[in-house]
Amino acid sequence: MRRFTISTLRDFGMGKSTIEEKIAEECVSLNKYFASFKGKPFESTMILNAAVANIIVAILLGYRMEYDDPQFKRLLDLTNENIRLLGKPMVSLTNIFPLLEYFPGSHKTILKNADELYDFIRRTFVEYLKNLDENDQRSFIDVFLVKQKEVQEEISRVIGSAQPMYSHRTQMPYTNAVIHEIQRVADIVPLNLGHLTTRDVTFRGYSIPKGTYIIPLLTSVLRDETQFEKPEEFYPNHFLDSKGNFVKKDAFMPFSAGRRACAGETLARMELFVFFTSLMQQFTFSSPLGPNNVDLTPITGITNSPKPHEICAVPRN
Ligand code: HEM
Repeated sequence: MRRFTISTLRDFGMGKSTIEEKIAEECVSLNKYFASFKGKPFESTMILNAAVANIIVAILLGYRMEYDDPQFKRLLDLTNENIRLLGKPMVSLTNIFPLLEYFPGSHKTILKNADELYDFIRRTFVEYLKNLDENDQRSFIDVFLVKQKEVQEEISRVIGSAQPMYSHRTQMPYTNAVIHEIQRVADIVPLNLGHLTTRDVTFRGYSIPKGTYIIPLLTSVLRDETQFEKPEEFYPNHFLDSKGNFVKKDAFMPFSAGRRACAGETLARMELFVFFTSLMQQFTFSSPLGPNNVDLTPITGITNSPKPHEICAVPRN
């Protein structure tokens, strides 16, 4: 499934200019939406979530959704609530002791929300199946359905009834360093995803048996004082040399590392660069509370996300 996902994302332009065009189109809508507030304070988190989600929506469904589309908002709310709840202790406990599933708690809400999300996905798939044209594979879902169809045909045959442009970044070392530093400080996936050792391992003198549940703390690397001069500060120079050239850091691993690292890294990097640079090109940002009163304490679930807040985006022209 991972291989299918990555190769199909590539077919739909991940890491190439085709997807960059989609990101740039989304930027135009995002800029227009920000401009519509005419410099007055507004809550930006959901809109930014929607813009990022729209890229994957465009890949999956072949079209984008409007930021105030009630169905889109509902899907984003459900996803955000689940991301927040996944970090609750009761959810971790239920993963360890499945019998707790029968007791009340956040895990029940997660399952209810997931049902609603899956229901939307199922309905959308059925709709796409009706209109599927194998010669015009517009979206990820179409490709998936064609693959699924091929698999089904094979089963029948064999078994029968028995189943602003990313390339600019090389010329913009500072912007690139700022974006890296934002990701380092934001520390979006602090605990990474859980992993399991597939064999006995000896690591720095510790023996870890096969089948041990591992939580590879990304926070510890992103805030490592041996790797970053001022780990607790926002300091873009972490990614610049004395001549102002961009420097890569091995400890910069917000997407994790190894064979199961984030499958969307290339896409996410492109989105971050194109959205960020484009917004900065169009607007000057400020907080209605003043620069010293901004609360940067995150809401911690399985991810760190910003608390609800308002910003002012004042058009530069
Ligand atoms: C700034 C944005 C993002 C960050 C910081 C991020 C971070 C991560 C991290 C830390 C993991 C866990 C890796 C591990 O288990 O070692 C992960 C997994 C994953 N991410 Fe992302 N991600 C981002 C955006 C995206 C996007 C846009 C997509 C979709 C295209 C995506 C798709 C995935 C998938 C499919 C996995 C599971 C990979 C696997 O288990 O094999 N991510 N991500």
